[in-house]
Amino acid sequence: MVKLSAIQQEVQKISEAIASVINMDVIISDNAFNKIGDTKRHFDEDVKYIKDTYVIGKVIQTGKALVISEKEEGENCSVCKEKEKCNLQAMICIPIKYEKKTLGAIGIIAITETYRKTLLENQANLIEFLERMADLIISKGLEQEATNKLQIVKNQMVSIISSIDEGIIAIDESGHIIYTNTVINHALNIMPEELKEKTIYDILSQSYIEKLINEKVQFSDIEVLINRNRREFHALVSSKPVELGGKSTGFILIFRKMEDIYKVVNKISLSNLSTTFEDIIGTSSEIEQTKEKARRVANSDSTMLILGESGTGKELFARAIHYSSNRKNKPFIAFNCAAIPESLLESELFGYEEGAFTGAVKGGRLGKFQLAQGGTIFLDEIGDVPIHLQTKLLRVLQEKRFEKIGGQKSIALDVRIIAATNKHLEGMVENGEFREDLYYRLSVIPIHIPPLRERLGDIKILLEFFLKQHNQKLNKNIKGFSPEVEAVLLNNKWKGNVRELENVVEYAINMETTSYITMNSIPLKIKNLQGEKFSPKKIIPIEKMEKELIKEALMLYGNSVTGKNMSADALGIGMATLYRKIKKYKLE
Ligand SMILES: Nc1ncnc2c1ncn2[C@@H]1O[C@H](COP(=O)(O)OP(=O)(O)OP(=O)(O)O)[C@@H](O)[C@H]1O
Repeated sequence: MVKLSAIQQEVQKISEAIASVINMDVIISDNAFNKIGDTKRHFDEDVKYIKDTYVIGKVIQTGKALVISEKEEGENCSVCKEKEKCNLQAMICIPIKYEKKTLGAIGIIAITETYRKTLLENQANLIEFLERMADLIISKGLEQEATNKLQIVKNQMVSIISSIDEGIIAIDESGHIIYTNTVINHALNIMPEELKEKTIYDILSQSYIEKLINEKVQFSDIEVLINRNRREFHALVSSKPVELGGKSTGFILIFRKMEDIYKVVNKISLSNLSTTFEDIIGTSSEIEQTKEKARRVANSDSTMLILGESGTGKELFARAIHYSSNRKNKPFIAFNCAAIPESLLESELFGYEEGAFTGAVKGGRLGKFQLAQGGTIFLDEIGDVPIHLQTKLLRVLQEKRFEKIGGQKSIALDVRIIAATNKHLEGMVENGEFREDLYYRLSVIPIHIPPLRERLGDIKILLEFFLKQHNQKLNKNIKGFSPEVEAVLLNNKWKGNVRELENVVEYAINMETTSYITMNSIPLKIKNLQGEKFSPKKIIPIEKMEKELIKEALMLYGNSVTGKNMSADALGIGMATLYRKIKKYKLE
């Protein structure tokens, strides 16, 4: 709502301007009876507050204009107690209105007979003039109201911008800094007043800033490392245009702190795949010893080399080591050196600056080493790293620093390295395919994961584990493996180790239509390996044999009453005996 008291100074000036034009006295009041303009000649003493008995007070109350032509006889003055002190001879007073509301009143007063005459003779013109003045006062009030609102919005914006975690620099279209928030002031160790006299080129002089200002080319998530006043600010910067009526009036630069980005990476990698040694299934002494060794060295920062055939659980071990170490709240980044074309390996590992090579993404890119800062990097298939990159890797391991491709600055590396391979690295060293010095650097702590064929005792427990896991995943309720299947799976030569075994169980659960995994749902590849040859030659106890035969019959004919009847027939026993044995062997 427009408040005239907020523009008292302007109103006073207007009252003086009116008085000098018409050479009469002027008084202006707001609707709370506060005098906001007065030329002070009409009264013997200074009027502080407008009373409702005054002419102007009445106009405010009624919202209607009044013309007093004679003080003595006029009905409006005869009751006034202050009549004696008042020099008024005649008066024109009109309300100041906005949207049908009276916001105040404005009056002109003649204090001599001559002026009285002039006032009355020019009544119509003077009323019109006063109405124009009232409009002027209203427009001043509206202006002030808009300015107040703008100031409030500005204050709110500043409070919001100062409370966010991102650094903000606002620049005009030629690059002059017009605003910086507290994050930036703190990160650059500088007072806001100092920055306001500078241009953005004093902070960032890269080509993307020039392009932004000269060609209005936006950018996003460019990595910057700013060193100022003994402080280092590492962030990703993006630009946003500020437009007015479709025209650019400047830009906002938003800086996201690198440490916050690492935190996000960390959160994502942590929430998804946190692994403990308990997640490594197996009770054989071989796996138990390996787990024990890994547990002991988990907290060390030394480089580790995990050796083992494909699918033995090398990555699982690396994860369990990381999540048992004191780096567990920092990122675990797994990287398969064989899964990326040789030409991209280096940039994937170390990242690159914008324009480092043809095809480089605008703004450059973070490498895996940088994403793993503070945590662990798992370099799988390390044997597939080409020789030239082995040299760079060795230097990084020795110096604990690295540069991005095309980058000038060297970045300190705080990452634990766990490498893994299923290749015979020593043989590769002998053949000159793998650098000997790198091999020794990597294998400070070697860990060998035994293949499944060396720990046959773990197969059964792994089968049960994967059955439960994939039952849950696929929303199935398969109760177990038929004896024939179990024998085939226990005797299989698992070339692909645990991964292959897991895949077979997952496949079988998908295919199986009864409540036990039967030979029908075992992949052909496994069946063919065993084929006709399979016949359990082992002597087993009669009771076990009986249990298995009943189990198989029930699987074949089903658990319904008819199924049980058929099973009893096929087994050559009566129904009562079958029920007794089902209960005895807990087959339901
Ligand atoms: N002991 C284990 N207990 C439970 N799951 C296991 C075990 N070993 C391996 N796995 C599972 O087998 C699969 C393969 O494991 P992982 O990827 O760790 O093997 P890897 O040796 O790193 O394989 P590659 O050499 O192909 O990289 C994963 O799904 C993993 O969870």
